[in-house]
Amino acid sequence: MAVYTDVDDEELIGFLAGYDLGALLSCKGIAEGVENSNYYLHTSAGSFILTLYEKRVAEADLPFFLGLMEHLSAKGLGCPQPVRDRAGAALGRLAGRPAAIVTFLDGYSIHHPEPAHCARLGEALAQLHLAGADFPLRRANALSVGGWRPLYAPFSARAGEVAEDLGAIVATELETLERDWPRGLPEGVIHADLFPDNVFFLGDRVSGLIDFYFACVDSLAYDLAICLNAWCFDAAGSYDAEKGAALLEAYARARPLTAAEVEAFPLLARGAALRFLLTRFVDWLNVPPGALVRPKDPREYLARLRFHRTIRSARDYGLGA
Ligand SMILES: Nc1ncnc2c1ncn2[C@@H]1O[C@H](COP(=O)(O)OP(=O)(O)O)[C@@H](O)[C@H]1O
Ligand SMILES: N[C@@H](CCOP(=O)(O)O)C(=O)O
Repeated sequence: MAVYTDVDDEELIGFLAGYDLGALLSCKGIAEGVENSNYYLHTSAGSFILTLYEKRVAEADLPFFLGLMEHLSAKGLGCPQPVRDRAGAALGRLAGRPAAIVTFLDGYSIHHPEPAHCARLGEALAQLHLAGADFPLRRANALSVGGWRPLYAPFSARAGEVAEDLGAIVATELETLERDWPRGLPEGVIHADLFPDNVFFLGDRVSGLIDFYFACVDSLAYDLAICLNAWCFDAAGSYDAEKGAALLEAYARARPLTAAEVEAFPLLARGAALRFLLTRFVDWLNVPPGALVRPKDPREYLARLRFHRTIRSARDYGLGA
């Protein structure tokens, strides 16, 4: 996370007075992350995370995100549990922003995942998809194919500031993906941002998943394609087939892929790379002055996109062989 909104001590104490969380012991801003303002919160009742929701999170979507975390926790999945205030509300207001407190999860994220971590991730992602199957709320994916052009268009003239050929590649990709985007695949709740920083490990097991603020209902295989992009490339931007196979095989053992999902996978992977390239590109150009945030490099996803453009079939990723 990051910190865009500062919280005044008195306001925080007033906010906490609505909860059964005892006395405030400390509250520190978290530099990691991009989307929201987050704080480590310690009270006499324990450790929590305080989140103030920022620009890309629509207030109307918060019941979906908070309800989903409650649903998944109740099914035994390791994820933060929203803390309800004395009136039973999981969502409040602090420093002029919608705000929530969730439970703190033990574990650490793996910066350089090995194939074994990718396999554990594949299992965890399939478990999330299975556990989300009966979640009753719906939220469309605002950052699916229809959202990419409106996100990019206002900044397209500045594409050359990031890479000489960025503008040409994005124009071609938007055209291709808007025309050929796979439809009718099995759908359900997806995390949509399950990057290594959002998966906690304890030893060699996954201890929890965090950051559900892009979660939505979309093609399940698209979530897998996002994970392939985020976990299975090395620092130089080359695809690691061993990690890819570990992820895909572990996922498919827990939730077998349909023939249509396998066939669609190359386009889904390409779309996932474009989605993160575009959000990173826009964030790169628009760092709010004074914000505690490290914008992520869009060029990492340009490299992935270049790779996906060379792929001819799902077999090239190790699928459907
Ligand atoms: N429930 C939690 N338990 C422990 N640490 C957490 C929890 N939620 C967030 N964090 C910490 O905050 C950081 C940023 O959280 P994240 O949800 O990824 O932010 P953002 O939505 O802004 O990207 C994480 O990398 C992690 O260190
Ligand atoms: N995962 C996205 C950025 C969103 O940040 P997160 O900390 O919420 O994962 C990216 O890497 O572009």
